[in-house]
Amino acid sequence: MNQQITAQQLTDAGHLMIGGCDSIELAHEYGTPLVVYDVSQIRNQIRSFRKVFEENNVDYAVSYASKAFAAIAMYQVAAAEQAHVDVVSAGELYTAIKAGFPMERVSFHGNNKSKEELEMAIDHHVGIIMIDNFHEIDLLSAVLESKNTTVDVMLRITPGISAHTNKYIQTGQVDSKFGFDLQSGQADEALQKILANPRMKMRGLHAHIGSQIFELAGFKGVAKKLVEVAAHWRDQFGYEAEVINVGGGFGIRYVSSDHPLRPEEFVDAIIKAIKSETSVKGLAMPAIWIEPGRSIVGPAGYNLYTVGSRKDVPGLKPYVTVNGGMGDNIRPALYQAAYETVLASNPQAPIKEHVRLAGKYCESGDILSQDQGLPDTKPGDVLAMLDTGAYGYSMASNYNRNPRPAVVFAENGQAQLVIERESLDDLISLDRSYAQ
Ligand SMILES: Cc1ncc(COP(=O)(O)O)c(C=O)c1O
Ligand SMILES: N[C@@H](CCCC[NH3+])C(=O)O
Repeated sequence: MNQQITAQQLTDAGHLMIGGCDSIELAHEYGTPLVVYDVSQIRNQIRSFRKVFEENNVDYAVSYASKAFAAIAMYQVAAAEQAHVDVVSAGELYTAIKAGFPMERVSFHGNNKSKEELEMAIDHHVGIIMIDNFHEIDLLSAVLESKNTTVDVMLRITPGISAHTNKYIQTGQVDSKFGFDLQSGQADEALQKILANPRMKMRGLHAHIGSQIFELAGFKGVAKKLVEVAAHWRDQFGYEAEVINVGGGFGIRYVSSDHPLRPEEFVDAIIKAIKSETSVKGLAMPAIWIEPGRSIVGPAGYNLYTVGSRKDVPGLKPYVTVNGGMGDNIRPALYQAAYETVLASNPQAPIKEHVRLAGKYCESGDILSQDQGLPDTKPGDVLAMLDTGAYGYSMASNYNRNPRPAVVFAENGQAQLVIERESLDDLISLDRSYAQ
C-alpha cells in the first residue's frame, strides 16, 4: 500500500484524485502518457515560502526556477502568486514574455548567455541579469553601450560548498562551471569591474549549491558565506549588498525513505542564519531571495502511463512496460532517481509483486523504476508516477521520435489542457526533404 496517498486523494470510486479530478477520467479524456499538475499544491508551496519571510519580517523574493517546468500556464500561475521567476535561456524568457509575466520580476541566469539572449533580455527590460563570468561582463557591457541603457545585475559566486547530492546536480563546489571563484579573487575582480561600469547597477550576490539537498548544513553554510563576502566587499570596496540570493535546491520526498524538512523550514533556517551573521558583521539586513524550482512543482506533478507489455524473467523481477519512459522522464536513467508509482484506479491496493517498471524507449537504461511494488496489473491499466513535476517534462525529448506528452492543470475539480500532446506531424514539422 502506498504511504504517500491519503484518503483525501481518492475519489468516491477509490481512484487517485489530482486537483479534485479523477485521474482515470483524465487519462481517458487526454490520453497517456499525460503529465498532470495539482495547481493548488503549486500555489500553496509558493504561499508557504512567502509566509515564512513575512513571519520573519524580511524583504524577500521567491523566484521560481522555471527550468523545473516552464510553460505559459506555469508562468501565469507564478505571476498570480506574486512570485519572481528565473530564466536561463531565450526560450524560457520568450515563454515568460508570451505569458505576460511582469519582466521586472525576471532574473536571467546562465553560464554562457549569448549576445542575442542578453539583447533580448535588455530589450524586454528584465529585472536582473545574474552575471556568471568575465566574458559575460564584457558582452553585457557592449550590449548596454550599443543600446545606451543600464541594467540591474547580481554576481553569482561559487561558494566552495559541496552539497550532499548527486554529483551531476551539485553546483556550489569550488570546481564548478558556474559563477566566480572566491579564493582566487575572481569574485572581487568581477565586483570591481561592475562597480566601475556606470551602466550596471550592482544589486547583490548570489550562490546556488545544488539541487535535491536534504541537509541544513549546506544551506546555513551558503548563507554564512554570502554574508561574509558581503562584509568583505563593504570593508574592501565600500559596496553594501542590497540583496542576498541563496538559490534553490530544497530537497523533496520522492520515496518513503526520503525524509526532508518542509521546504519552508530550510528557508526559515537560512533567514535566521543571515540575520544572525549580518548582525555579527554589523551589516544592514539585506533582502533575501530564494530560487526554488523542484520544491514548487515537483510534488504537484504526476505522470500517468498505460501498462502494455510484460516480460517475466525467471528468478528476477518482471518488467512491466508503460507507454512512456525516458523521453518524458530522463531522471531515473540520468541520475538513478527513484519515484513511487501507484495503480491509478486503486492507489491503496495491496502490493502483489515487485516489478521493474520499464519505458518503451530503445535503451536498456530506460527503466523508470528498478523496484516498484504493485498490485496485479494488466495491459490497459493506468499507472500514476508521483512527484514528477520537476525536471520531468522540462527535460523531455523526442528520442525514438516519440511525441512529448500533453500537460494538464487540475484545480478545484476542473482540468485544463495547458500543453498539447505533440502530434506525429509536429515531429516532422521542422524536417525538410533532401534533394539529391
Ligand atoms: C541558479 C539556480 N537556481 C535555482 C535552481 C533550482 O534548484 P531546485 O530546483 O533544486 O530548487 C537551480 C537548479 O539547480 C539553479 O541552477
Ligand atoms: N535537472 C536536475 C536538477 C538540475 C537543476 C539545474 N541547476 C534534476 O532533475 O534533478
